[in-house]
Order: sequence, then C-alpha cells, then structure tokens
Amino acid sequence: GVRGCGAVPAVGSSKAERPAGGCEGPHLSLQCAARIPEAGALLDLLEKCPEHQKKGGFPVVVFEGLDATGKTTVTQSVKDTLNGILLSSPPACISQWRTIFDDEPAPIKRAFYAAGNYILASEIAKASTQAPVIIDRYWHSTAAYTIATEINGKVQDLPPANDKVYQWPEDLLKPDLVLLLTVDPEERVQRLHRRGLEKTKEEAELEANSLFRQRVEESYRRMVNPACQEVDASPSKEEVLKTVLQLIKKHCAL
Ligand SMILES: Nc1ncnc2c1ncn2[C@@H]1O[C@H](COP(=O)(O)OP(=O)(O)OP(=O)(O)O)[C@@H](O)[C@H]1O
Ligand SMILES: Nc1ccn([C@H]2C[C@H](O)[C@@H](COP(=O)(O)O)O2)c(=O)n1
Repeated sequence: GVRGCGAVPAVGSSKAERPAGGCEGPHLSLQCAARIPEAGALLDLLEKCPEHQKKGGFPVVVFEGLDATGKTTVTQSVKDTLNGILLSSPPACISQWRTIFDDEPAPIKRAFYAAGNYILASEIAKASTQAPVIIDRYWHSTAAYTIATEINGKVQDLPPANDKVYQWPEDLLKPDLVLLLTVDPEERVQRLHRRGLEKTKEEAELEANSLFRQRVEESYRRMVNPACQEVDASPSKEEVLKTVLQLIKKHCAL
C-alpha cells in the first residue's frame, strides 16, 4: 500500500493500507505496475517522498474551481505579485504520464491524481521554506471530481454535507488557504470559447455535463478542514486579482 488515499471512498483515512486514490488495496497497485509500466515508475517516485511532510514558514495558497474559471490566469498573477513559487497538480515530474492514466478506468486514473498530490506535497514542503507557494489544484480537485464521478444524478444525491468524504486526508500536507473560483455557467462557456474550443463542442459539453459540473462545485463547497473559500471570479482579471490578494493578506502572514 502507499499512503492515505485522498479520494472517495477512503477520504480521510490516514496511512491506510491502500494506494492513494481509493484503489482496492496493495494488490491493485501491484497489478497496475505489472500492466502499466508507468505505474511502477509513479510508485517509485511516491515511495521516495518522505511521509508527513511539513510546511515551511511561507504561506501556501491553493486555487480550485471548474475548468476555465481563471485558475491559470490568477495563479500566474498572484505568483508575480508576491514573488512566489507556482506549483500545479499533477506535478510536472509526473505530468508526462497523465494522458496514459486519463485513459485508464476511474480507480486507476484517480490513484494517479491522488499519488500526484502526495508527490506535490514534497514540492510544497520545500518551496514553502523559500517563498509564498501558489498552487493550481490540489487534493480538493481530486476529491470533488471523484465524488462527482462516482455519484450520478443531482446535487441532492451527493453524500451529506458532514460525510467523511469531504475531510482532508490526515497524512497530506495542508495548505493555509484554499480559494474556490466560481463563475456563472454562461460566462464559463464564453471563456472556454475565447480559449478556442469550438462552439458545437462547448454546447455538447454544457448539455451533457451540466449536472456533473454542479456536483463538482457542490462537493468543493462541502469540503472541510480546510474548507474552500469561494471567490466570485466573474469580474475582470484585475478585479479578481485584487480580491484574491486581499483575501491572502487577510488570512496569511506575508
Ligand atoms: N477574470 C476574467 N475575465 C475574463 N476572462 C478571463 C478571466 N480570467 C481568465 N479569463 C480567460 O478565460 C480563459 C480561461 O482561463 P484560465 O485558463 O485561466 O482558466 P483555468 O481555470 O486555468 O482553466 P483550466 O482548469 O481548464 O486550465 C482564458 O482565455 C483566460 O484568458
Ligand atoms: N489534483 C488534481 C488535479 C486534477 N485532477 C483532475 C480533475 C479533472 O478531471 C482534471 C482537471 O485538470 P485540468 O484540466 O484543469 O488540468 O484533472 C484531479 O483529479 N486532481
């Protein structure tokens, strides 16, 4: 087994004898490594990361949200303004394997992202001794997308608000602040469009995945310890940056 899990159904279990991401135990990680060579390399990297990583003295701020809500844009600006270090998830050292795991069944795909969070924790621990750390997605993304994938139907069908699936894993380094960027669905589609997605594909995505996106966003809102602080990211880039910097100054010692 590897680490605690960081995703449904085992969110919150500490150092559980199961691989990251809620796979079915050590056997699956071995099976994965036998069938997918990259899984072996991933597990090797994970095993090299010290357990129970500790944060340095600088603040660690995570940005979460659906695609095209502006995470890349705002994380880059915050990093520049604060002279910080920008990290993203999955971390660069495993991102070359992302497409391989994205094509695998959900538990294996999820295990890849969950393992990535623990590898990222090592990078956060080191970087936060040097400068403020700004992160584009972390554990809340893995958990929220997993929950929204596992549960079909409406927001009302999600596990109840106090369920342990919304708890941060005990053995994963915690950030100081998590900001959830939200924009209304129409604005989000416009941003996708401006970024170059074809209109027809946008419409298909909007129709097919409207309930899925609602489940992801509601799951984010139910996360605790740390909870996500919601930021309306609909205003201009400059205004969003101003709001975000105010929140960081309010919640973190810079
Ligand atoms: N506040 C804003 N107002 C208008 N457009 C914005 C704003 N923030 C970002 N955009 C534009 O919206 C598009 C999506 O932004 P961005 O790539 O930063 O989102 P993202 O959340 O990182 O997406 P993904 O998760 O898919 O990588 C980009 O074209 C970007 O220039
Ligand atoms: N820590 C993470 C990061 C990403 N994911 C998954 C969730 C989505 O399927 C996808 C979004 O990533 P993006 O397109 O914004 O790079 O990746 C995750 O589960 N955990």
